[in-house]
Amino acid sequence: MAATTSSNLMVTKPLNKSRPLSTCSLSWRLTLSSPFAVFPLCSRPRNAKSFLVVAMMDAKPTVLVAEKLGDAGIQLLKKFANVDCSYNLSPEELCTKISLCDALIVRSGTKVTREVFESSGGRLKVVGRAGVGIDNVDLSAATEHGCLVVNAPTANTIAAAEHGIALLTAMARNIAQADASIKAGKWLRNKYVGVSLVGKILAIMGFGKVGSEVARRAKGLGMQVIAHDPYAPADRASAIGVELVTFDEALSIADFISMHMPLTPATSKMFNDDSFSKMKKGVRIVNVARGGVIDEEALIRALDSGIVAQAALDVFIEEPPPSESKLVQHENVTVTPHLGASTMEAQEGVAVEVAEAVVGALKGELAATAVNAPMVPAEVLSALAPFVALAEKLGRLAVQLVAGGGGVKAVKVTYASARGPDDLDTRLLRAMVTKGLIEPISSVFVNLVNADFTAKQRGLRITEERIVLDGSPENPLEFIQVHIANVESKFASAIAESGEITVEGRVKDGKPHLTKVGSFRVDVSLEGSLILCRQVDQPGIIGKVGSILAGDNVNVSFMTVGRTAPKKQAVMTIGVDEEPSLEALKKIGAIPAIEEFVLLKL
Ligand SMILES: NC(=O)c1ccc[n+]([C@@H]2O[C@H](COP(=O)([O-])OP(=O)(O)OC[C@H]3O[C@@H](n4cnc5c(N)ncnc54)[C@H](O)[C@@H]3O)[C@@H](O)[C@H]2O)c1
Ligand SMILES: O=C(O)[C@H](O)COP(=O)(O)O
Repeated sequence: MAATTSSNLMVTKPLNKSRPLSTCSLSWRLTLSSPFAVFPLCSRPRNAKSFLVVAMMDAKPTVLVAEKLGDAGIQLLKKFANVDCSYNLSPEELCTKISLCDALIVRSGTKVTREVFESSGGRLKVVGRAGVGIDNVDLSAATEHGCLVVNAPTANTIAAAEHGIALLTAMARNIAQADASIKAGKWLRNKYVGVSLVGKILAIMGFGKVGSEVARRAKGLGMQVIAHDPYAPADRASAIGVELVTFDEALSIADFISMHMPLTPATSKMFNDDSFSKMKKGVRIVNVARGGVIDEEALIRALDSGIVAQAALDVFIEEPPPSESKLVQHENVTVTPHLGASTMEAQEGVAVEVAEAVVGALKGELAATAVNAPMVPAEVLSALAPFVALAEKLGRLAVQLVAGGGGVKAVKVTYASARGPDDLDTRLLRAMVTKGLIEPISSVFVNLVNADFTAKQRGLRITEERIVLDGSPENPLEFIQVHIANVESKFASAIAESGEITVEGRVKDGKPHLTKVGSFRVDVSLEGSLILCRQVDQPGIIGKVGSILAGDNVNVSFMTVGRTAPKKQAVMTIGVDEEPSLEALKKIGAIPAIEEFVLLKL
């Protein structure tokens, strides 16, 4: 990562070489009204300038709703955005439309592939999944494109659990088959003798939101419930009288098995020939999770061999399944067309849940239901807000101090806090430092979603260090330092004794301040632009610089001097509201006592 000279202005006096002075580059940014406007959760379009024009002509973002969404959600979206409800789009049509959309809302029926993100040309800021499962969204591609993915994780839990119980009971009593037969003019009382649930062992595979609600209900039916979930806390299970067991144990003792885990590479086809062979003969299977967790061919074999007596399936590897599907047509299989979340109540609930998350994300707020970004609780966010701004500005300053050539490869961020290490979530701060480091020297737009990915892609290693301070942990942080190793600096005084470019900042009166540059203590509010000068400490310098800037009509917001000792070297920091002209900067550089200086844009 090579620093360019276009983002700042620098003169190094000891070399006494006249270097070309370049003007600062403009940074394009969509300014939003939220306190996190400094960190909008959007990716910058490649042609950011033209986007800005579009944004000014039509301030409302556009949300594409690609699958049926509850009306309450649509109404909520319409208050904030232009809403395009286009259902049943082909993959090609979706890719074409997406370049005109800021947000996309889907259910499980739309595949949001890498091509979709690539086709968006950087405009797509958020994908909202009106439901839980996000296996139809390419999360890696979303993250790489800086696109936030949010879901609606809670509103359909009960609906899915109720559907699981409905399938369980319907299967045990052959409801679907008996219904079909009677409608076909038959009266088969002996054929459809069922099995009782009371006293039977039900294994819940995946003891999350839906799994635990199914467990509660099954206990009400008098079943003995066990569960397998490598990540579920045992106390949550024991609180509702459920024993957590191993995968093999669950398979070997269960009379009924109900799937409730997400579809991931680890759970894909986890119910296969091997696992069916470990099951109790005559076991009954319910799946309202995802078709892909079962190897469907293996299930057909297990049904045919009698290992599995019955299966009730709401979900399939391919949806809709082919009409000739042997599994769907199997007489011991009951099927529904992915109806788990399809109640009036759940659909209104997910619609509102996802619409709120999408609108919030478009406003630049951090979403509580983010799937590919850290979820930072609201109270933590408000406490960290001033440090969020500080972190970005320190990154921005530090990278502008790098002399071009070698590139920035290793950055260390130090957090000094009286809080215990577990009580300080630094992911947001690290992302902001990364944003500050990368944006001034590239065309990439960095946000919380893509910060770590972007840093890694650019070969930038960011490590973090904690200094645990004594004292009251009331403030989340005392100071933040950003250190860049193995680089030269345009402002030699920014190199600390460690040999690294070092800048330190604190929050004072709610505002970010720069408090150290290299080994020099300074104290300036981080706003506008900043001139750093190293000089031999002597009377009159402040006045000379001040009058040059005044002559250039540049308003000085502050001036401080940090020195090693009287009459020795000092670093003067000058905050300026306007950018000085090249002539003014040249005049400052020509003051004999000034050894080096740099203009930094915040
Ligand atoms: N059919 C429908 O319409 C419908 C509706 C809602 C949810 N779902 C699906 O149900 C599933 C569960 O949803 P949820 O809201 O309860 O999610 P959740 O995240 O609350 O629960 C999933 C649980 O699965 C566990 N898990 C992960 N890997 C596992 C593994 N290898 N073995 C066992 N457990 C594992 C997790 O620890 C977690 O506790 C998801 O697949 C979701 O997409 C389907
Ligand atoms: O994961 C989910 O939330 C369910 O499978 C519901 O999917 P749907 O929104 O397509 O009904």
